[in-house]
Amino acid sequence: MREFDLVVLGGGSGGIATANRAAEHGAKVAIIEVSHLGGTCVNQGCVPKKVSWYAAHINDAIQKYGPGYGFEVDHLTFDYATFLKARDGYVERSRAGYVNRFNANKVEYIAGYGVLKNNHEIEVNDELIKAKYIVLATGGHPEIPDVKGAEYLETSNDFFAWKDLPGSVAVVGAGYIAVELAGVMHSLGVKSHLVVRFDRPLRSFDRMLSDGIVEAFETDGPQLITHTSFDEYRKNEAGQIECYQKGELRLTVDRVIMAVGRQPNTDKIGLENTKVRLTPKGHIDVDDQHQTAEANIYAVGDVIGKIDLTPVAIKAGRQVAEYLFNHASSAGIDYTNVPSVVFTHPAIGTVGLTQEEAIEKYGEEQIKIYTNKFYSMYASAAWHREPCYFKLVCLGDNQQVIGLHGIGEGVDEMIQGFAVAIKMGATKAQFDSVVAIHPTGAEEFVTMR
Ligand SMILES: Cc1cc2nc3c(=O)[nH]c(=O)nc-3n(C[C@H](O)[C@H](O)[C@H](O)COP(=O)(O)OP(=O)(O)OC[C@H]3O[C@@H](n4cnc5c(N)ncnc54)[C@H](O)[C@@H]3O)c2cc1C
Ligand SMILES: NC(=O)c1ccc[n+]([C@@H]2O[C@H](COP(=O)([O-])OP(=O)(O)OC[C@H]3O[C@@H](n4cnc5c(N)ncnc54)[C@H](O)[C@@H]3O)[C@@H](O)[C@H]2O)c1
Repeated sequence: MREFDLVVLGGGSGGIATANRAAEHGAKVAIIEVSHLGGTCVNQGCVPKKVSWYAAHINDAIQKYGPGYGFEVDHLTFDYATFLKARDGYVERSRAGYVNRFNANKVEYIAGYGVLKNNHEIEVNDELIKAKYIVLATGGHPEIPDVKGAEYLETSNDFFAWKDLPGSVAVVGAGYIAVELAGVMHSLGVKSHLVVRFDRPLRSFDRMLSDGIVEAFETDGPQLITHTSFDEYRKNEAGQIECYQKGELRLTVDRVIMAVGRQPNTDKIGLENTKVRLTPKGHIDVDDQHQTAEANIYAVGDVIGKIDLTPVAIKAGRQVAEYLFNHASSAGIDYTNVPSVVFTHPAIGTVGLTQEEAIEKYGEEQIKIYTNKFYSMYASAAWHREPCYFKLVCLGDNQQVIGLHGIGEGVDEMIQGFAVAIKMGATKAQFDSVVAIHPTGAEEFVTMR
C-alpha cells in the first residue's frame, strides 16, 4: 500500500494550496481530484466569471459610454464563440500550471474519486492509499430546489458550459452569483431578469450597497423582480420556460438559472467510516484549528461553510500545512475582516462590519458613519449616471474604522489596500492624514467629513 504524510481530497483552491505548501516543507503528499484541477474557482467560478465580466465591461465601454466620448461603432458585433475561445483558453492555461507546480514540488496527483475507508485510508481508482494526515477540501455544488419543473432549471455550472447566449434569462437568487451573472448577461445583450424573494438583492450587505445596486439596475441593468418565488416551471411549445407563482404565469424566458446557494460535497466521501461530524447545515464540522472530530483529519474551504471565497480556502489550507509540517503554532486563520468584491456593474467592495451589524454589536451611540455619494467621472463625462457610494463605519472615541464599503467604478481594485489598514486597526484620523490621489474614486475614502 502506498503511504503518504498527507493526502488531500479535492484539487480546488484549498486542496491545491494545502498540497503544495506541505510538499514545500518536505512532506510526501498526494492530491486526489475527480474532475478538472483548479476546482470551482478556476473552472466554474471566479476565473471564467471575471473574464465574462471583462467582456461585459468592454461592451459597456463601447456601447454605453463610447458615444458620449465621441466613439461611434457602426456595426458592432459580438461573437460568443470567439469570446469562449478566449475565456476557456485562459481557464485551460491556468489548469496546466497546476500540474507543472505539482511536478516541481513532487506532489503525487491522482485523477479519480476518493472515498475515506477509515481515518487513515482512502480508496481511489480501486487502490487503497494510506495517509498520516488527511485534508478534506471537496468544495460544494449549486443547489436546485425541489420544485415542479426543476428539470428545466440550470445553474452557474451550466452557464459556463453554454455555447451560445439566450435571448432572455431569469436568474433566481439574491446573492453574489445571482447579481453577477444577471449583470454580465444584461451587459452582453441578454434580456435579463433578476428574481428575488424579498425587496432587494444582497440583503446581507450594507444597506447603502444593496440600495446602490438596485439604483444601478434601475438605470441600466437586469430587470429586478422582487417579492417573487416561482413554485412551478413549464416548457412551452416554443421551448421557452414559463415561470409560475401560485398557478399564475409570471414570466416567460429562454433559460432560467437558479443561484440560490451551494451545498457542500460531503455525502459520498465516506465520512460515515470515520468520526468526522457535520454541522446542522451539512458542512464538515471543524474547530478553530480546522480540525475535525478525527484528530488527523482537517478540512478547509467551502466544505466547512465559513466564508466561501477562494483566498479564504487557500489561506486556511496553507495554514494547516504550516501547522502540520513546519511547526506553526496554529492551524487556524482569522475569519474576521475578510474583504470581498461583487463583480457587478458597477462593482461592490466591502470589508468589516456593515452599519447595521456595527450598531447591533456596539450600540448606536458608539458608531459614527461617514458617507459620500457622487456619480462616477467616467460615466458622467459621457452623460450617464452611475452611482459611486462610499461609507466608513467608525467605532468609539478614537473612531477606529471597523467597516468600509463602496459601490462604483473601480471599487473592485480599491478594497484590497484599505483592508490592510482596517486589519491594522486604522482610525478615521489616520485615514484623514493620508493625502488623496486625485482625480480618483478612492480619494473619497480619505476625504470624508
Ligand atoms: C460562479 C461562482 C463565482 C465565484 N466567484 C468568486 C470570486 O470572484 N472570488 C472568490 O474569492 N470566490 C468566488 N467563488 C467561490 C470560490 O469558487 C470558492 O470559494 C472556492 O472555489 C472554494 O475552494 P475549495 O477548494 O473549497 O473548493 P472547490 O474549488 O469547489 O474544489 C473542490 C474540488 O474537490 C473535488 N472533489 C470533490 N469530492 C471529491 C472526491 N471525493 N474525490 C476527488 N475530488 C473531489 C471537486 O471536483 C473540486 O474540484 C465563486 C464561486 C462560484 C460558484
Ligand atoms: N465575487 C465573489 O467573491 C463571489 C462570487 C460568486 C460566489 N462567491 C461565493 O460563493 C458563495 C455562493 O454564492 P451564491 O450566490 O450561490 O450564494 P449566496 O449565499 O451568496 O446567495 C444565495 C442567495 O439565494 C437566496 N435564496 C435562497 N433560497 C432561495 C429561493 N428558494 N428562492 C430565491 N432566492 C433564494 C438567498 O436569499 C441568498 O441571497 C457566496 O456566498 C460567496 O461566498 C463569491
